[in-house]
Amino acid sequence: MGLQCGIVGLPNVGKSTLFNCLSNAKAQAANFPFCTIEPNVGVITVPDERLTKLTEIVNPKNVVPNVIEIVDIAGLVKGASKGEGLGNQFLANIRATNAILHVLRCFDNDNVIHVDGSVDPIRDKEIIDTELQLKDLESIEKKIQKVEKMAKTGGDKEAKKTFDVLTIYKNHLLEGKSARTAPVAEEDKEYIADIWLLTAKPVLYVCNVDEASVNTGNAYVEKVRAAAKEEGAEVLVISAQIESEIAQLESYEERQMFLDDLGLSESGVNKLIKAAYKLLNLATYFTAGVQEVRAWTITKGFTAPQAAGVIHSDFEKGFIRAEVIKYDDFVKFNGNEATIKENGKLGVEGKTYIVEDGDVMHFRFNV
Ligand SMILES: Nc1ncnc2c1ncn2[C@@H]1O[C@H](COP(=O)(O)OP(=O)(O)OP(=O)(O)O)[C@@H](O)[C@H]1O
Repeated sequence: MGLQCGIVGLPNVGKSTLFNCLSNAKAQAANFPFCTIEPNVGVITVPDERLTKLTEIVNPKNVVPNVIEIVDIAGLVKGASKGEGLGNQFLANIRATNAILHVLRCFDNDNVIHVDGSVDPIRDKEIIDTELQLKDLESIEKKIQKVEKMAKTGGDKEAKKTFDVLTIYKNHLLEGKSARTAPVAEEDKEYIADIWLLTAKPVLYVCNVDEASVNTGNAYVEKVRAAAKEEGAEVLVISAQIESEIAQLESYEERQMFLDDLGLSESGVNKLIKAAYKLLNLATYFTAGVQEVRAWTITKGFTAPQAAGVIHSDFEKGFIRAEVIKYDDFVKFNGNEATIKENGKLGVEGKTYIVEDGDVMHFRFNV
């Protein structure tokens, strides 16, 4: 589906370093603002222990994990909404993403220049938020202009409703808040779907800390946590520097030893990819055959035919039924279909079945 998470943040906060660790594509990482001039896209495998387990059980010829795209979006500075720095180009790149990873500098290091002269993640967050909010206000005002006349003069109910919803967003943004926290009912969000508001996208705040703070956090992280709590957003603590050291290690064992030494259960990059996937609000189902064990990405709430359509549109068109085994049952019975059936754990589902995260699916179809 090509779902994208965009990495944003002020220049020199560690975006490219993180992106390099995440992706095989090498972006430039240097202590120099604006070194990421072109947006960089990397396709990244989503780590999933369930896929590993299914692979162990089935021992297939081929394994295909879920992937997401990560885009390293070039540095934003104050005034970007007015075209400063890389301005509008940056904003257009964010518009194309499905979720935002907002990197905040939470490390002290006199050798790494801060564009605003000091380390202050809350100020940095607000600079970026403000630029995005200003751009959103522009989009909202443009749309308000289009519907205002019809909403006020004619008896056009749709126009009136659109105008009212847009006004809620406008007032919320004027208070310096992001669209994602506007008091708008879920079903009314369709009225802004066509303008792709930047601050309506889900966000994860990524605190980039020094090595010593990676387990404990620090005072900067606490401030970010408090701000994120108000927005109902998640925070992830990571050290881009540690991650780049891990990335340089050749073998899995070496990397594991390095993590053990630091008292870390998992690399920050792994955590970040998992968190990014979660942010996209997706679900995963599996197909498990001897040829291939594969993870498939679907939107939560997809019906069985829609889920089949992710594999091939013919599967959706010619859908007859789906055989479903819950992941835990698949593992419990070691993938033995006969035993699974005997124990009543093989569900035969029709067109209205809503696929659940972790379902192991087999589709019957007719073309
Ligand atoms: N956790 C950290 N601790 C110490 N130094 C770090 C940390 N993370 C990144 N750095 C250093 O900060 C500098 C800037 O990092 P990087 O180039 O990744 O920033 P950027 O946000 O991508 O900047 P730009 O938008 O200008 O490309 C690099 O020298 C990098 O090594």
